[in-house]
Amino acid sequence: PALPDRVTFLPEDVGTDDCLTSYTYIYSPDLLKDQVAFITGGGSGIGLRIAEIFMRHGCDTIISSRNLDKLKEAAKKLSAVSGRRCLPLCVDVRQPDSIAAAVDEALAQFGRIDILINNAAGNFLCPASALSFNGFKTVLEIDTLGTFNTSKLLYEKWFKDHGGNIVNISATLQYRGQALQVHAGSAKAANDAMTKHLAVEWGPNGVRVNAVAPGPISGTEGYRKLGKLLIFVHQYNLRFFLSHFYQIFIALHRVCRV
Ligand SMILES: CC/C=C\C/C=C\C/C=C\C/C=C\C/C=C\C/C=C\C=C\C(=O)SCCNC(=O)CCNC(=O)[C@H](O)C(C)(C)COP(=O)(O)OP(=O)(O)OC[C@H]1O[C@@H](n2cnc3c(N)ncnc32)[C@H](O)[C@@H]1OP(=O)(O)O
Ligand SMILES: NC(=O)C1=CN([C@@H]2O[C@H](COP(=O)(O)OP(=O)(O)OC[C@H]3O[C@@H](n4cnc5c(N)ncnc54)[C@H](OP(=O)(O)O)[C@@H]3O)[C@@H](O)[C@H]2O)C=CC1
Repeated sequence: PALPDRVTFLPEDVGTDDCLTSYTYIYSPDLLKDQVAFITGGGSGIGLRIAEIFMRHGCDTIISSRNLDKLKEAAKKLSAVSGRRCLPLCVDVRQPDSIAAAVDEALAQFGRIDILINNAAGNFLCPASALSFNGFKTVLEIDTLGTFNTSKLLYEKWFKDHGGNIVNISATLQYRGQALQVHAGSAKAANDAMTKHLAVEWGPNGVRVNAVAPGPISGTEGYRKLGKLLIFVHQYNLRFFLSHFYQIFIALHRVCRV
């Protein structure tokens, strides 16, 4: 059957880190004209797509993560499709000094930052019983401490005196307790709480703090496939099979990692 009109307005589903081949504007193309967004993990997956859509609406961006070569390539593509500036900067969100240097550089080049997207994260599938102490800690450090570090530095260096918007990219794993995800779910639950605390404390300074939770079929290729499989399993009520799958996965995890 023909799709309803509103569905045909959705952007095409590009499953790679390429830019969209076409774009239909739902909002005014000038919605973010001359604003500046600092996007952690903006060189791939969801962060890259956020950068692209923002830039197509007139925003300049700073994309930051650990792999500078990947960021430079992404920045070139993003500027080519949008005609806006994109500054790639090397940051490890676990290292406050690297964030501080990037924020200083961004302010020197753009003179302002209006939006922070806390998107950088680390994840892998692992049963709690097989997860090392350092594995759990690493994901908490990237997702939760990384979100706090970046928010605090941007607040101190710009938002406190000028206001701004912080958007934390969350998840849905933590709502019901997804298997193999105790590390990522715990981190995102903490981030959801952090979002509310910071919104209350920084609201009076004109800083809006929100969280959005992508469904499990967005982002990088591997997770998209996994998410589709998961939806299929739930749609056809194959939960019996799923519980056995987890047991098989836990056994397999002893010999190889995912
Ligand atoms: C029929 C069957 C049907 C259905 C489906 C079946 C199953 C579905 C089950 C669950 C599905 C659940 C979810 C999927 C749906 C949606 C996804 C939701 C959220 C998605 C979030 C994301 O996508 S976040 C972004 C993901 N991207 C990245 O992670 C990129 C960046 N990643 C990294 O840099 C690394 O992976 C890192 C996170 C490990 C960090 O790197 P680094 O700092 O270099 O750390 P290391 O030194 O490498 O490692 C630190 C410790 O962590 C341990 N570790 C690392 N990898 C693994 C692994 N794969 N498994 C276990 N442990 C791991 C490592 O050993 C270190 O610990 P030590 O103790 O050894 O020191
Ligand atoms: N994919 C999905 O289905 C879902 C994703 N999410 C969330 O969406 C967000 C984006 O995920 P997705 O696009 O899928 O994954 P990606 O792996 O594509 O993006 C994660 C990004 O974070 C960067 N990053 C990782 N560690 C660090 C670090 N220590 N410091 C700075 N940057 C870092 C990576 O770049 P580099 O390696 O260069 O550092 C990468 O660009 C995450 O917050 C994730 O939890 C939520 C629900 C579902």
